[in-house]
Amino acid sequence: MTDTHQNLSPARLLTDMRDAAPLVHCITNYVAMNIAANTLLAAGTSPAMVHAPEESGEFAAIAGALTVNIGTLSSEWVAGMKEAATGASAAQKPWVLDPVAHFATGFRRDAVTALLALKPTIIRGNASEIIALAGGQSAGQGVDSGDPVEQAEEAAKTLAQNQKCVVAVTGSSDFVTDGSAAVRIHGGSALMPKITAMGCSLTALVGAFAATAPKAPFEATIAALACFAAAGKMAEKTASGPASFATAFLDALYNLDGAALETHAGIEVLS
Ligand SMILES: Nc1ncnc2c1ncn2[C@@H]1O[C@H](COP(=O)(O)OP(=O)(O)O)[C@@H](O)[C@H]1O
Ligand SMILES: Cc1ncsc1CCOP(=O)(O)O
Ligand SMILES: [Mg+2]
Repeated sequence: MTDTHQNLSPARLLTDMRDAAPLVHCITNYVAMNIAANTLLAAGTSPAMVHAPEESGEFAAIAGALTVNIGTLSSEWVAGMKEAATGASAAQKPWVLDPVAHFATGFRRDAVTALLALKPTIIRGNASEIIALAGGQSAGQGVDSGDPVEQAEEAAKTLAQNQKCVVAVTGSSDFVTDGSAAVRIHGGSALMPKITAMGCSLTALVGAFAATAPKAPFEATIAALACFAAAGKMAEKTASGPASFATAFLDALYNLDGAALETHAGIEVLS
């Protein structure tokens, strides 16, 4: 980060996010609902899981940001997602798309095509999801990635340019681009993909930072990913497996401060 961007540094945005504690409207899957809500609470913000089409558009307008995750879809949920994305856009609130396993079935492909047309501010996915979203051939199997992040970097840039949005690809290291600027984020733990819904929870946290800095979605995304990178690294120190890691991770997120972010999350500016 340059000096002029100091007020958008991950440490500063973390403080701002906790001070503002924005309401984050999450439409996420059945698997992720609990861990994603606990992740946002531990980080210092306020989640609400609201997916009914009768209310999701109205709710999106009063929240600071919306996150939409297609992990466990039904026709009714898709209707709720479209209402919410439309409501968020009309109220000029940022919204984040997590295209879980969108390449797996026609139903998912159609849903994600409709959601892309509603112009997400940020897309966050694993490497296989981002490669496929840009039109490439991915090796993904269901919700888990089969591709390295490096292989998705060009796809992410193309997608960001075509969609005019920020794209984050996550994995053993993360890549974030707005189509021109790009950074890699280093940290985290190999235990993170051993716990379900870590990516979904990260998407929810991206929403919290987007609500904090709605005019700076690139920096907001970096801040959220840096928090996960740092908390993952810290949690690994005491964990003996996925279960203890999950507990330690929430505690690390809760106790995270600017100094720990500096020490444990590496941000490599590429362009
Ligand atoms: N091998 C790994 N080493 C370090 N961090 C990882 C690893 N795999 C995933 N992560 C981290 O786990 C979080 C979820 O990412 P990912 O597993 O790519 O998402 P998803 O669960 O949607 O597939 C991100 O913060 C990412 O950086
Ligand atoms: C296992 C599973 N099945 C449908 S959604 C879901 C959770 C996926 O979570 P993540 O994308 O964070 O790994
Ligand atoms: Mg995922």
